[in-house]
Amino acid sequence: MTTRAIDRTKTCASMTEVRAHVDAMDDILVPLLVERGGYMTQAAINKPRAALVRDEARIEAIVKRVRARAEAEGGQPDVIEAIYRGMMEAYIAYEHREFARLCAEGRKNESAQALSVAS
Ligand SMILES: O=C(O)C(=O)C[C@]1(C(=O)O)C=C[C@@H](O)C=C1
Repeated sequence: MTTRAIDRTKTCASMTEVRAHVDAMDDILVPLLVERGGYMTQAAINKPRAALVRDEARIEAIVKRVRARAEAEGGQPDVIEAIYRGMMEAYIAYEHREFARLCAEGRKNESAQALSVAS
């Protein structure tokens, strides 16, 4: 059986130790977030219209899924939900910028460009 994430947290005797562990976690998290961000570019490439960048049903499905995963890992579902909602807003804004960039570079078809201006 695999250990829960919460059970892998080390007991720390000082703030120096706490921060060393937090920095080590961030060194794992940031590359993953950058890689996840790359999929916003892929989404912008694959979505036909800018109006489809924000997908409420998908957002709610992700929130439901990550809350369950947080619970299983011994974490706080409300904290994970707040992180994910904030993170997805940032990614949605990025995906819009990527969609606009692709349009400006002539890499989206004309209907996508026209509708991206309207939305
Ligand atoms: O799944 C998509 O449609 C995406 O563009 C990705 C993503 C996400 O961050 O996971 C971003 C924007 C959408 O509102 C939903 C989800």
